[in-house]
Amino acid sequence: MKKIAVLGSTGSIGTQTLDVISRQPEDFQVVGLAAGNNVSLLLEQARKFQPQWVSAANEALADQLRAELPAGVRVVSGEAGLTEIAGHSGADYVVCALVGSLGLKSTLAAIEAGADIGLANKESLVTAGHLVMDRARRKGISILPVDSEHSAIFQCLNGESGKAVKRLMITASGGSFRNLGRDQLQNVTVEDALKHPNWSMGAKITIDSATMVNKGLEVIEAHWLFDLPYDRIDVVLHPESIVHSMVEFVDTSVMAQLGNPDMRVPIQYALTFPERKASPASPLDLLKQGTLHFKPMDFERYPCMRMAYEAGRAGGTSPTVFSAANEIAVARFLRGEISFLAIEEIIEKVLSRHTVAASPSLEVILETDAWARLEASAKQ
Ligand SMILES: NC(=O)C1=CN([C@@H]2O[C@H](COP(=O)(O)OP(=O)(O)OC[C@H]3O[C@@H](n4cnc5c(N)ncnc54)[C@H](OP(=O)(O)O)[C@@H]3O)[C@@H](O)[C@H]2O)C=CC1
Ligand SMILES: CC(=O)[C@@H](O)[C@H](O)COP(=O)(O)O
Ligand SMILES: [Mn+2]
Repeated sequence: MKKIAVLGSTGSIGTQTLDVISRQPEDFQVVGLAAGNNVSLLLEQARKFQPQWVSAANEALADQLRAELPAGVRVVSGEAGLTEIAGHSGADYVVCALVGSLGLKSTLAAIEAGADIGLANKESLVTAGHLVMDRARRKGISILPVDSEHSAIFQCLNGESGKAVKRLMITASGGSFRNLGRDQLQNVTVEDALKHPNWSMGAKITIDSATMVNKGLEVIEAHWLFDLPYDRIDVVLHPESIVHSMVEFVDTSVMAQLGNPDMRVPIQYALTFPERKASPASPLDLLKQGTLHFKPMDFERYPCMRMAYEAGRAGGTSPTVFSAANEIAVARFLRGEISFLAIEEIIEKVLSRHTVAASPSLEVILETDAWARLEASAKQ
């Protein structure tokens, strides 16, 4: 039985993780749940799964939980609460489903504690991939991809080494505005941006999908997870989100992983690997599906894709700036403070003001993250 902690349990990935777990009670014991502000859902989850550790965004919310939960439950809060649950709840497997670079310290704490990780929180790999992968390697723990594209690549690779791989092809839906040209993006609304064509996800990643920042983050995530240079990681537009990604091998064979868009499949595979179990997802019927489409990435239409490759290739603190500036810009867009197109303008401006530091320590990454957030918060 795996002892599991879920960080970000009230979010899109967190709730689907608990759904997967609840269907296999004999295989999993939930020992920790961590969330932010949604204490009513967190309380419901805590009553159902009875973890020994629970964390909320702040002490006031933690007090609400303490009043409702049995005295034996350790209720903690804030960033320290997240790292405590990751590192001290006794979990041997931690699902990192927090959103943003907030997830970094708890990912590192889980590694330090020797827990395997189901990683959804791509921003922690983007901002500090060298530290995360190096520490995971030294501790001998596994980082299992939850992100659908990386799960697909992981499944296609099936243990084959980098030498056998010619390139990865990460698929991209094109996001909520894929049928609009750049000249039609001027006045698009938050409401429309949140309508992803194929997936139901948290707000931040849905906006990232519309700007193509999500795919940029995923290219950098793939670079770290699969140890491949950027010129062997391509992105292909695929509007149906049925092929979740592909690997081309040196002998010209191409392996692809297909399925209806349902995150419970990659989440479950990360939890049960190397076993496969039956899933509640609806089976893919390719005969009904009929046709699948593929187009080359359009770097003019999606400038964030270009910026992501540039940031990834520049390395060092550059991906930290790309990701942190984007987080602030997306939050501002969601609050109605800036336009959709201002997101990419802010990222570009903050990147242009940054002097890249090579091989940054954790302290330098955190300082750079704070700097980029401040810069991205400045009035347009
Ligand atoms: N959703 C999806 O299908 C996919 C998501 N991902 C990645 O997974 C990660 C999670 O995404 P998603 O589930 O969509 O995000 P959501 O916004 O749906 O969920 C985020 C979770 O993080 C918690 N959280 C936010 N801020 C804090 C905080 N300050 N302290 C503690 N907890 C906090 C939220 O808690 P609360 O709500 O209680 O405030 C919530 O549980 C992201 O990195 C995303 O890119 C990757 C592939 C697919
Ligand atoms: C489900 C998932 O993994 C998301 O990252 C998804 O891929 C977003 O879709 P696009 O970024 O391709 O629009
Ligand atoms: Mn993805």
